[in-house]
Amino acid sequence: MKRIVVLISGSGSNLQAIIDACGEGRLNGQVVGVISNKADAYGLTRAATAGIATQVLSHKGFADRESYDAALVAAVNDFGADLVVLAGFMRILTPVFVGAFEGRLLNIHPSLLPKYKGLNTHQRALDAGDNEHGVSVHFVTAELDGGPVIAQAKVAVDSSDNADSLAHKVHLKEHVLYPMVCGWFVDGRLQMGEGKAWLDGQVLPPCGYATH
Ligand SMILES: Nc1nc2c(c(=O)[nH]1)N[C@@H](CN(C=O)c1ccc(C(=O)N[C@@H](CCC(=O)O)C(=O)O)cc1)CN2
Ligand SMILES: NCC(=O)N[C@@H]1O[C@H](COP(=O)([O-])[O-])[C@@H](O)[C@H]1O
Repeated sequence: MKRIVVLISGSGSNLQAIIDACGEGRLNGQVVGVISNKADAYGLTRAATAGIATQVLSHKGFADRESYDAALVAAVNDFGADLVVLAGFMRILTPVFVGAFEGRLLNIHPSLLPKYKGLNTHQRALDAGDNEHGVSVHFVTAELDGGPVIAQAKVAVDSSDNADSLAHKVHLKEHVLYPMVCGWFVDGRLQMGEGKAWLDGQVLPPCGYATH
């Protein structure tokens, strides 16, 4: 059973979706550890309720990003991770961390990459007047939100939408997409190579695998 370590900073609804998928046999992995940089992350409660080991590693106690990332690498390795999943983890990672896990390090990002890298994506899509928005799952590289896209899902933007309603629509897609992509990895179907994402031996297009 592949060992999954999930990094969070907040609510952990994507963590919960992955925990549920493992528990229901839809994902052939086991979440063996959850690490948060925020002590008040509700995702820690979700993990504890599921009987999963948790650790809080605040970035505030470190002199710089690199020393924090070195401690985070050690914490992840202590859990013996096969796959490292960023699920609302809100710290930019340095090559110290990325270099340790690249190729088995995933992130979920609330936009249709390459649009809206960074933060505040829902409001940016609204401000731009976009009629569609969505979510991307990608391999993590040193370039922020620039790693090879694996899969995307779209949502319609309605005139009545605000950032919160858009976030809710995106969350619903995330909770299906992320467990699916994690399952591809643990089943050995998904790799990163030559700076691209590969599924079943075929390179994925820049926008990844499109789901509905
Ligand atoms: N090297 C990489 N690190 C991270 C990636 C990545 O692709 N490459 N993805 C992000 C996740 N993310 C968007 O999906 C993201 C997270 C955090 C930030 C950011 O600006 N963080 C600030 C702090 C913000 C806060 O504490 O609220 C910071 O680190 O100074 C941007 C994008 C995870 N890391
Ligand atoms: N830039 C990273 C980022 O914004 N990630 C986003 O944070 C949310 C975490 O929700 P959750 O804690 O309920 O899973 C998710 O919507 C995820 O796409």
